[in-house]
Amino acid sequence: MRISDHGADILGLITLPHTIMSSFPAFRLCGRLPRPAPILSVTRTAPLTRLTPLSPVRMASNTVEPRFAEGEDAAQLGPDTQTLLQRQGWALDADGMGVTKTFHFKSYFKAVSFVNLIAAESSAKKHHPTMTVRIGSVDVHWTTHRPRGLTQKDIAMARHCDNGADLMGAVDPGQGLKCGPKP
Ligand SMILES: C[C@H](O)[C@H](O)[C@H]1CNC2=NC(N)=NC(=O)C2=N1
Repeated sequence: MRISDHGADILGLITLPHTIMSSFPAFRLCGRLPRPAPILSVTRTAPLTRLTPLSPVRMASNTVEPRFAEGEDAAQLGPDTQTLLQRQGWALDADGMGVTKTFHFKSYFKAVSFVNLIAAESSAKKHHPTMTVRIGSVDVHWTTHRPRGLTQKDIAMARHCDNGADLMGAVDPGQGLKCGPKP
């Protein structure tokens, strides 16, 4: 193995199967070794005055309802959001303006490779998540800052995460790599 190959392997990039590379246009655009994308995005918080209404909308069951950004087609976004929430394991965040999900992996490299996959698409679409990487899992949060609220972009990127996680071999929570000695 050449040193350069080894270096790329360490990044978890050239070990990606062809199916993954061809499913993600951003990777094809960038070639075999995409420019490293930031793992964590900086979340800019809009001034509180932009949040209308100020308090989260809650249903009788105490579940937060989705709060779509101004200009979004709620009739179209509503069902798409419900599909993510009810069938894909996503949850609304505390104020209902974002969606969040934790993906589990059997290795740290797979978790980091998943992050790179999402980061590449984020750069291409100019829409960036907040991601927290752990040894065998990645927390992903999508929201739109301007206009503030949930948008079609968040839903599309959440779907992209689900597809990427499938391709990367995401596992059930109990099967993910955990830190520390085995029980
Ligand atoms: C100018 C630039 O495209 C915008 O600031 C983008 C950047 N990335 C973003 N990412 C997310 N998640 N929400 C946004 O509103 C957003 N805005």
